[in-house]
Amino acid sequence: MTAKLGIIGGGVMAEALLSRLISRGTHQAQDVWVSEPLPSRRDFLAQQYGIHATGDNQAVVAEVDVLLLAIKPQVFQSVVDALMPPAAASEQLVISILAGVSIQKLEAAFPGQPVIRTMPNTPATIGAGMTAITPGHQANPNHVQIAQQIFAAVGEVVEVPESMMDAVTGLSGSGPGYVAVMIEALIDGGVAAGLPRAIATQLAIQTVRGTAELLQTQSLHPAVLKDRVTSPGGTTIAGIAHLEQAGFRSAIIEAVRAAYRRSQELGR
Ligand SMILES: NC(=O)C1=CN([C@@H]2O[C@H](COP(=O)(O)OP(=O)(O)OC[C@H]3O[C@@H](n4cnc5c(N)ncnc54)[C@H](O)[C@@H]3O)[C@@H](O)[C@H]2O)C=CC1
Ligand SMILES: O=C(O)[C@@H]1CCC=N1
Repeated sequence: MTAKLGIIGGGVMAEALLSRLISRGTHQAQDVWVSEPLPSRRDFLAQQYGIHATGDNQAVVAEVDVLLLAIKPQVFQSVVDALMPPAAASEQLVISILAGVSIQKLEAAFPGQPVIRTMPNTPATIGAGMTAITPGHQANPNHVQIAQQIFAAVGEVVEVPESMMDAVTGLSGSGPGYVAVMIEALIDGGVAAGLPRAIATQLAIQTVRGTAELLQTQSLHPAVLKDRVTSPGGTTIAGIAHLEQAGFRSAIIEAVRAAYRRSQELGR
Protein backbone atom coordinates (compact mmCIF):
# COMPACT_ATOMS: atom_id res chain seq x y z
CA MET A 1 0.00 0.00 0.00
CA THR A 2 1.50 3.36 -0.98
CA ALA A 3 -0.84 5.74 0.91
CA LYS A 4 0.83 7.83 3.59
CA LEU A 5 -0.53 6.84 6.99
CA GLY A 6 -0.77 9.26 9.90
CA ILE A 7 -1.61 8.25 13.44
CA ILE A 8 -2.77 10.74 16.09
CA GLY A 9 -1.76 9.32 19.48
CA GLY A 10 1.25 7.02 19.74
CA GLY A 11 0.10 4.71 22.53
CA VAL A 12 -0.51 0.98 22.93
CA MET A 13 -2.87 0.49 19.98
CA ALA A 14 -0.94 2.78 17.64
CA GLU A 15 2.18 0.70 18.28
CA ALA A 16 0.27 -2.59 17.94
CA LEU A 17 -0.98 -1.55 14.51
CA LEU A 18 2.07 0.24 13.09
CA SER A 19 4.53 -2.45 14.21
CA ARG A 20 2.62 -5.09 12.30
CA LEU A 21 1.89 -2.90 9.26
CA ILE A 22 5.61 -2.17 8.92
CA SER A 23 6.83 -5.71 9.60
CA ARG A 24 4.32 -7.06 7.05
CA GLY A 25 5.42 -4.45 4.50
CA THR A 26 1.86 -3.12 4.20
CA HIS A 27 3.39 0.30 4.84
CA GLN A 28 6.98 1.48 4.55
CA ALA A 29 8.27 3.14 7.73
CA GLN A 30 9.01 6.36 5.83
CA ASP A 31 5.30 6.56 4.87
CA VAL A 32 4.10 6.49 8.48
CA TRP A 33 3.72 9.63 10.63
CA VAL A 34 2.75 9.59 14.33
CA SER A 35 1.91 12.56 16.53
CA GLU A 36 2.40 12.04 20.24
CA PRO A 37 2.82 14.63 23.03
CA LEU A 38 5.26 12.57 25.15
CA PRO A 39 8.83 13.15 23.88
CA SER A 40 10.16 9.86 25.31
CA ARG A 41 7.39 7.95 23.56
CA ARG A 42 8.07 9.78 20.28
CA ASP A 43 11.77 8.94 20.50
CA PHE A 44 10.99 5.30 21.21
CA LEU A 45 8.60 4.92 18.27
CA ALA A 46 10.94 6.71 15.86
CA GLN A 47 13.96 4.63 16.92
CA GLN A 48 12.17 1.30 17.16
CA TYR A 49 10.21 1.48 13.91
CA GLY A 50 11.92 4.18 11.83
CA ILE A 51 8.66 6.16 11.45
CA HIS A 52 8.32 9.97 11.57
CA ALA A 53 7.28 11.12 15.05
CA THR A 54 6.22 14.64 15.98
CA GLY A 55 4.41 16.47 18.76
CA ASP A 56 2.35 18.41 16.21
CA ASN A 57 -1.00 16.82 15.33
CA GLN A 58 -1.63 19.36 12.57
CA ALA A 59 1.65 18.47 10.85
CA VAL A 60 0.52 14.85 10.58
CA VAL A 61 -2.94 15.84 9.33
CA ALA A 62 -1.32 17.99 6.63
CA GLU A 63 1.01 15.21 5.47
CA VAL A 64 -1.04 12.06 5.05
CA ASP A 65 -3.71 10.38 2.87
CA VAL A 66 -5.11 8.21 5.66
CA LEU A 67 -5.48 9.60 9.18
CA LEU A 68 -5.90 7.07 11.99
CA LEU A 69 -7.18 8.40 15.30
CA ALA A 70 -5.66 6.47 18.23
CA ILE A 71 -6.18 8.88 21.11
CA LYS A 72 -8.41 8.23 24.11
CA PRO A 73 -12.10 9.04 23.60
CA GLN A 74 -11.88 11.48 26.53
CA VAL A 75 -9.51 13.80 24.58
CA PHE A 76 -11.17 13.36 21.16
CA GLN A 77 -13.09 16.65 21.17
CA SER A 78 -10.20 18.79 22.39
CA VAL A 79 -7.84 17.22 19.84
CA VAL A 80 -10.15 17.76 16.86
CA ASP A 81 -11.13 21.26 18.04
CA ALA A 82 -7.45 22.23 17.87
CA LEU A 83 -7.04 21.01 14.26
CA MET A 84 -7.34 23.50 11.40
CA PRO A 85 -10.12 22.66 8.92
CA PRO A 86 -8.79 21.78 5.44
CA ALA A 87 -8.67 24.72 3.01
CA ALA A 88 -10.57 22.79 0.33
CA ALA A 89 -12.67 19.65 0.14
CA SER A 90 -10.40 16.92 1.47
CA GLU A 91 -10.33 13.33 0.23
CA GLN A 92 -8.28 12.32 3.26
CA LEU A 93 -9.73 9.17 4.82
CA VAL A 94 -10.22 9.33 8.60
CA ILE A 95 -10.22 6.00 10.45
CA SER A 96 -11.08 5.97 14.15
CA ILE A 97 -10.35 3.17 16.61
CA LEU A 98 -11.86 5.12 19.53
CA ALA A 99 -14.28 3.31 21.83
CA GLY A 100 -17.72 4.88 21.81
CA VAL A 101 -17.08 7.79 19.44
CA SER A 102 -19.89 7.68 16.86
CA ILE A 103 -19.76 8.21 13.12
CA GLN A 104 -21.96 11.26 13.64
CA LYS A 105 -19.28 12.82 15.90
CA LEU A 106 -16.48 11.83 13.54
CA GLU A 107 -18.28 13.33 10.53
CA ALA A 108 -19.00 16.52 12.49
CA ALA A 109 -15.30 16.76 13.39
CA PHE A 110 -14.11 16.15 9.80
CA PRO A 111 -16.83 17.73 7.65
CA GLY A 112 -17.00 16.40 4.09
CA GLN A 113 -14.28 13.81 4.68
CA PRO A 114 -14.82 10.05 4.44
CA VAL A 115 -14.70 8.44 7.89
CA ILE A 116 -14.66 4.84 9.04
CA ARG A 117 -15.30 3.79 12.64
CA THR A 118 -13.45 0.65 13.71
CA MET A 119 -12.77 -1.43 16.81
CA PRO A 120 -9.56 -3.52 16.69
CA ASN A 121 -7.92 -5.34 19.60
CA THR A 122 -4.41 -5.83 20.97
CA PRO A 123 -3.62 -9.24 19.38
CA ALA A 124 -3.26 -7.13 16.21
CA THR A 125 0.37 -6.82 17.35
CA ILE A 126 1.03 -10.41 16.26
CA GLY A 127 -1.42 -10.48 13.34
CA ALA A 128 -4.11 -12.24 15.39
CA GLY A 129 -6.33 -9.20 15.83
CA MET A 130 -10.10 -8.96 15.40
CA THR A 131 -11.38 -5.71 13.93
CA ALA A 132 -14.94 -4.62 13.23
CA ILE A 133 -15.46 -1.71 10.84
CA THR A 134 -18.40 0.54 9.99
CA PRO A 135 -18.09 2.95 7.05
CA GLY A 136 -19.49 6.46 7.42
CA HIS A 137 -21.79 8.16 4.92
CA GLN A 138 -19.04 9.63 2.71
CA ALA A 139 -16.92 6.46 2.62
CA ASN A 140 -16.97 4.80 -0.81
CA PRO A 141 -15.93 1.19 -1.60
CA ASN A 142 -12.36 2.33 -2.22
CA HIS A 143 -12.16 3.86 1.27
CA VAL A 144 -13.62 0.68 2.78
CA GLN A 145 -11.04 -1.37 0.88
CA ILE A 146 -8.22 0.76 2.30
CA ALA A 147 -9.48 0.17 5.85
CA GLN A 148 -10.00 -3.53 5.12
CA GLN A 149 -6.39 -3.79 3.88
CA ILE A 150 -4.98 -2.07 6.97
CA PHE A 151 -6.86 -4.27 9.42
CA ALA A 152 -6.55 -7.47 7.37
CA ALA A 153 -2.79 -7.03 7.76
CA VAL A 154 -3.22 -7.35 11.53
CA GLY A 155 -5.86 -10.10 11.71
CA GLU A 156 -9.49 -10.75 10.81
CA VAL A 157 -11.93 -8.04 9.73
CA VAL A 158 -15.73 -7.97 9.86
CA GLU A 159 -18.06 -5.19 8.71
CA VAL A 160 -20.94 -4.47 11.11
CA PRO A 161 -23.69 -1.86 11.36
CA GLU A 162 -22.75 0.95 13.72
CA SER A 163 -25.51 -0.12 16.13
CA MET A 164 -23.33 -3.16 16.98
CA MET A 165 -20.09 -1.29 17.58
CA ASP A 166 -20.46 -0.80 21.36
CA ALA A 167 -21.22 -4.52 21.74
CA VAL A 168 -18.15 -5.35 19.62
CA THR A 169 -16.11 -3.14 21.95
CA GLY A 170 -17.46 -5.00 25.00
CA LEU A 171 -16.58 -8.38 23.48
CA SER A 172 -13.54 -8.38 21.19
CA GLY A 173 -12.16 -4.89 21.95
CA SER A 174 -11.99 -5.49 25.69
CA GLY A 175 -11.92 -9.30 25.47
CA PRO A 176 -8.12 -9.72 25.59
CA GLY A 177 -8.29 -8.14 29.06
CA TYR A 178 -10.80 -10.71 30.30
CA VAL A 179 -8.84 -13.60 28.81
CA ALA A 180 -5.62 -12.29 30.38
CA VAL A 181 -7.31 -12.18 33.79
CA MET A 182 -8.57 -15.74 33.28
CA ILE A 183 -5.11 -16.96 32.30
CA GLU A 184 -3.60 -15.25 35.35
CA ALA A 185 -6.17 -17.02 37.52
CA LEU A 186 -5.42 -20.38 35.87
CA ILE A 187 -1.75 -19.86 36.62
CA ASP A 188 -2.49 -18.99 40.25
CA GLY A 189 -4.68 -22.09 40.45
CA GLY A 190 -1.80 -24.21 39.20
CA VAL A 191 0.54 -22.64 41.74
CA ALA A 192 -2.03 -23.22 44.50
CA ALA A 193 -2.14 -26.88 43.45
CA GLY A 194 1.66 -27.13 43.73
CA LEU A 195 3.05 -26.31 40.26
CA PRO A 196 6.09 -24.04 39.82
CA ARG A 197 4.88 -20.72 38.36
CA ALA A 198 6.86 -21.07 35.11
CA ILE A 199 5.33 -24.45 34.35
CA ALA A 200 1.85 -23.25 35.40
CA THR A 201 2.25 -20.29 32.99
CA GLN A 202 3.26 -22.53 30.08
CA LEU A 203 0.35 -24.89 30.77
CA ALA A 204 -2.23 -22.11 31.11
CA ILE A 205 -1.28 -20.18 27.96
CA GLN A 206 -0.98 -23.25 25.76
CA THR A 207 -4.28 -24.62 27.09
CA VAL A 208 -6.16 -21.43 26.23
CA ARG A 209 -4.46 -21.14 22.86
CA GLY A 210 -5.03 -24.80 22.00
CA THR A 211 -8.68 -24.65 23.03
CA ALA A 212 -9.33 -21.54 20.90
CA GLU A 213 -7.53 -23.08 17.91
CA LEU A 214 -9.42 -26.37 18.27
CA LEU A 215 -12.78 -24.58 18.37
CA GLN A 216 -11.84 -22.48 15.34
CA THR A 217 -10.18 -25.21 13.24
CA GLN A 218 -12.97 -27.75 13.67
CA SER A 219 -15.84 -25.21 13.89
CA LEU A 220 -16.82 -26.91 17.15
CA HIS A 221 -19.54 -25.55 19.39
CA PRO A 222 -17.93 -24.82 22.79
CA ALA A 223 -20.51 -27.03 24.52
CA VAL A 224 -19.43 -30.00 22.38
CA LEU A 225 -15.81 -29.53 23.40
CA LYS A 226 -16.82 -29.14 27.05
CA ASP A 227 -18.77 -32.41 26.84
CA ARG A 228 -15.75 -34.17 25.33
CA VAL A 229 -13.51 -33.11 28.21
CA THR A 230 -15.87 -34.02 31.03
CA SER A 231 -15.51 -37.72 31.97
CA PRO A 232 -18.34 -39.08 34.11
CA GLY A 233 -17.42 -38.60 37.76
CA GLY A 234 -14.13 -37.11 36.61
CA THR A 235 -11.98 -34.09 37.29
CA THR A 236 -13.36 -31.61 34.74
CA ILE A 237 -16.98 -31.85 35.85
CA ALA A 238 -15.79 -31.29 39.42
CA GLY A 239 -14.05 -28.10 38.25
CA ILE A 240 -16.99 -26.95 36.13
CA ALA A 241 -19.44 -27.52 38.98
CA HIS A 242 -17.35 -25.08 40.99
CA LEU A 243 -17.29 -22.54 38.14
CA GLU A 244 -21.09 -22.70 37.91
CA GLN A 245 -21.48 -22.31 41.67
CA ALA A 246 -19.20 -19.23 41.56
CA GLY A 247 -21.23 -17.63 38.72
CA PHE A 248 -18.40 -17.80 36.17
CA ARG A 249 -20.64 -17.63 33.07
CA SER A 250 -22.70 -14.85 34.54
CA ALA A 251 -19.55 -12.91 35.47
CA ILE A 252 -18.31 -13.07 31.87
CA ILE A 253 -21.69 -12.17 30.38
CA GLU A 254 -21.93 -9.20 32.74
CA ALA A 255 -18.35 -8.14 31.98
CA VAL A 256 -19.21 -7.87 28.27
CA ARG A 257 -22.41 -5.98 29.11
CA ALA A 258 -20.62 -3.59 31.47
CA ALA A 259 -18.00 -2.80 28.81
CA TYR A 260 -20.77 -2.37 26.21
CA ARG A 261 -22.54 0.15 28.46
CA ARG A 262 -19.25 1.94 29.19
CA SER A 263 -18.58 2.22 25.44
CA GLN A 264 -22.03 3.79 25.05
CA GLU A 265 -21.25 6.23 27.88
CA LEU A 266 -17.90 7.24 26.37
CA GLY A 267 -19.74 8.28 23.19
CA ARG A 268 -22.14 10.66 24.99
N1 LIG B 1 -5.92 -0.67 24.26
C1 LIG B 1 -6.79 -1.43 23.60
O1 LIG B 1 -6.83 -2.66 23.78
C2 LIG B 1 -7.72 -0.85 22.61
C3 LIG B 1 -7.92 0.52 22.53
N2 LIG B 1 -8.78 1.04 21.61
C4 LIG B 1 -8.96 2.49 21.50
O2 LIG B 1 -7.72 2.99 21.07
C5 LIG B 1 -7.52 4.30 21.57
C6 LIG B 1 -6.14 4.41 22.16
O3 LIG B 1 -6.06 3.48 23.23
P1 LIG B 1 -4.65 3.04 23.80
O4 LIG B 1 -3.67 2.94 22.69
O5 LIG B 1 -4.90 1.89 24.67
O6 LIG B 1 -4.32 4.32 24.69
P2 LIG B 1 -2.89 4.92 25.08
O7 LIG B 1 -3.13 5.77 26.28
O8 LIG B 1 -1.87 3.84 25.17
O9 LIG B 1 -2.56 5.84 23.82
C7 LIG B 1 -3.08 7.12 23.64
C8 LIG B 1 -1.93 8.01 23.25
O10 LIG B 1 -2.44 9.29 22.91
C9 LIG B 1 -1.49 10.25 23.36
N3 LIG B 1 -2.15 11.56 23.47
C10 LIG B 1 -2.72 12.13 24.56
N4 LIG B 1 -3.16 13.37 24.25
C11 LIG B 1 -2.88 13.56 22.93
C12 LIG B 1 -3.06 14.65 22.04
N5 LIG B 1 -3.65 15.78 22.45
N6 LIG B 1 -2.63 14.52 20.78
C13 LIG B 1 -2.03 13.37 20.35
N7 LIG B 1 -1.82 12.32 21.15
C14 LIG B 1 -2.24 12.41 22.43
C15 LIG B 1 -1.04 9.70 24.70
O11 LIG B 1 0.18 10.30 25.12
C16 LIG B 1 -0.92 8.22 24.39
O12 LIG B 1 0.38 7.87 23.96
C17 LIG B 1 -8.64 4.57 22.56
O13 LIG B 1 -9.57 5.45 21.98
C18 LIG B 1 -9.27 3.21 22.80
O14 LIG B 1 -10.67 3.32 22.98
C19 LIG B 1 -9.42 0.27 20.70
C20 LIG B 1 -9.24 -1.09 20.72
C21 LIG B 1 -8.44 -1.77 21.70
O1 LIG C 1 -10.56 -0.18 27.62
C1 LIG C 1 -10.82 0.55 26.66
O2 LIG C 1 -11.55 1.55 26.80
C2 LIG C 1 -10.28 0.20 25.28
C3 LIG C 1 -11.36 0.00 24.28
C4 LIG C 1 -11.35 -1.45 23.96
C5 LIG C 1 -10.18 -1.96 24.65
N1 LIG C 1 -9.58 -1.05 25.34
